[in-house]
Amino acid sequence: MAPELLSEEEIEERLEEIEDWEWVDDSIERSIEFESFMDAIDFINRIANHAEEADHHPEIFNVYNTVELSLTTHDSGGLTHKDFDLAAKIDLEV
Ligand SMILES: C[C@H](O)[C@H](O)[C@H]1CNC2=NC(N)=NC(=O)C2=N1
Repeated sequence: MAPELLSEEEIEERLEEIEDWEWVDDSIERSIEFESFMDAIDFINRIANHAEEADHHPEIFNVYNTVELSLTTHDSGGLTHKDFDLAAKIDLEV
């Protein structure tokens, strides 16, 4: 079953835990710049493991040493706890 959508209030509350993420429409986004392309790719590989574990997959956009991430819960049509739980795990890998 798809997880429940969070209310605007719940979203605001959970955004406080992940300050580097921005709420954009039905998703949360974060952009990160690394020292090198390989650092960016290593980071993507680390977060891929978290994504598989959670069965929740971010949109990942990489150009050279930058990685842009976007999280939403497609099955629910917006933001759920799954997005914020994964964002918090991703932050530990930066
Ligand atoms: C069947 C499978 O569990 C679902 O399709 C999962 C996979 N990964 C997913 N990732 C994201 N970001 N949103 C989803 O709704 C989603 N659903």
